[in-house]
Amino acid sequence: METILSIHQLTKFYGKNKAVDQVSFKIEKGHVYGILGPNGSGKSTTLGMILNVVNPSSGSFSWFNGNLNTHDALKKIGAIIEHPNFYPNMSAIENLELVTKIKCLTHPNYQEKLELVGLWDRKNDAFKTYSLGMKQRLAIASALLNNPEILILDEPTNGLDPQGIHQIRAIIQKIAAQGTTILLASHLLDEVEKICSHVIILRNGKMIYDGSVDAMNASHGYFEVAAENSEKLEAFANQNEAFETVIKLPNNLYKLILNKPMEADTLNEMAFKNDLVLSHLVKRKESLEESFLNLTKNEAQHA
Ligand SMILES: Nc1ncnc2c1ncn2[C@@H]1O[C@H](COP(=O)(O)OP(=O)(O)OP(=O)(O)O)[C@@H](O)[C@H]1O
Repeated sequence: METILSIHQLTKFYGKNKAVDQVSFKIEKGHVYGILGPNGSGKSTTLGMILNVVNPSSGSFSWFNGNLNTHDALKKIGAIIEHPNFYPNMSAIENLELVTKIKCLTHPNYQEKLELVGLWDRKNDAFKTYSLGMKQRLAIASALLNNPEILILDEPTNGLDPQGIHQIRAIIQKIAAQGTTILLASHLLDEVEKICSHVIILRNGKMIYDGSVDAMNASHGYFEVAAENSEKLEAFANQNEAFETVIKLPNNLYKLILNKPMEADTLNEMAFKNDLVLSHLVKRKESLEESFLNLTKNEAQHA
């Protein structure tokens, strides 16, 4: 596995405000990473630090296994961390030519980049005639001109309509499928779920999760049960080591949270053997959203 970026205990104070608090994670080649968190959680500040536009207060990071200094590393990175900003009276091609000159790029291949973002047909139209979604797509084409190893995007679908959002997400997936590593910041759980394989969750500047999107929702689920003899049911559930937690709900219902896989018919059979007749038995699994809320809630309790 090739490490593209390694961040160690990165911290940023703005005055007394700790915007980023000892954040550490690694970005491995070929994956799509999301930095997920509500507004103000430190996503943009983290991206700013790794792109050398914000000075860290402490901690460190290294690009490409530390084999390159940051100046050379930046040549292998494509990033969009601000609103797309091009010359309004110039066409897409003219704007990309200018970026190529300014950055002294050698193999820009405008057609490939503009086709990828669906703007080749509009290449000669002035930037000022573009919709917000088209402007964002041109920014992506521009960030790809140096054929980067990693593309970094800050809230890439902000302000776009549903169709524009869908187009941008599809383009990001296409770029990832071509082998480019992606790091995107988003406050939208469903965006991260749809596009990313890995997620780093920030809350108040602190990292509260770093792992695969699938593992975030890797719980075994829970049963919702009831029996005429509630006390007996509660005692039975508390004795059973398959249940991590037993929660009493209104109306004599119990929520039995599993710590290992178990099917409903197994539970029913075990209850029956203990002279318990269940009048209600439903197996449920938390949605990703519930897992996310639980994660952030647990962190709030520990804070
Ligand atoms: N230039 C700055 N000067 C002072 N405080 C700042 C500055 N930039 C960010 N902050 C503060 O740092 C904290 C983290 O902000 P940051 O923009 O990194 O979060 P974010 O998760 O990207 O949120 P958003 O999506 O709203 O930008 C916030 O409390 C914010 O007010």
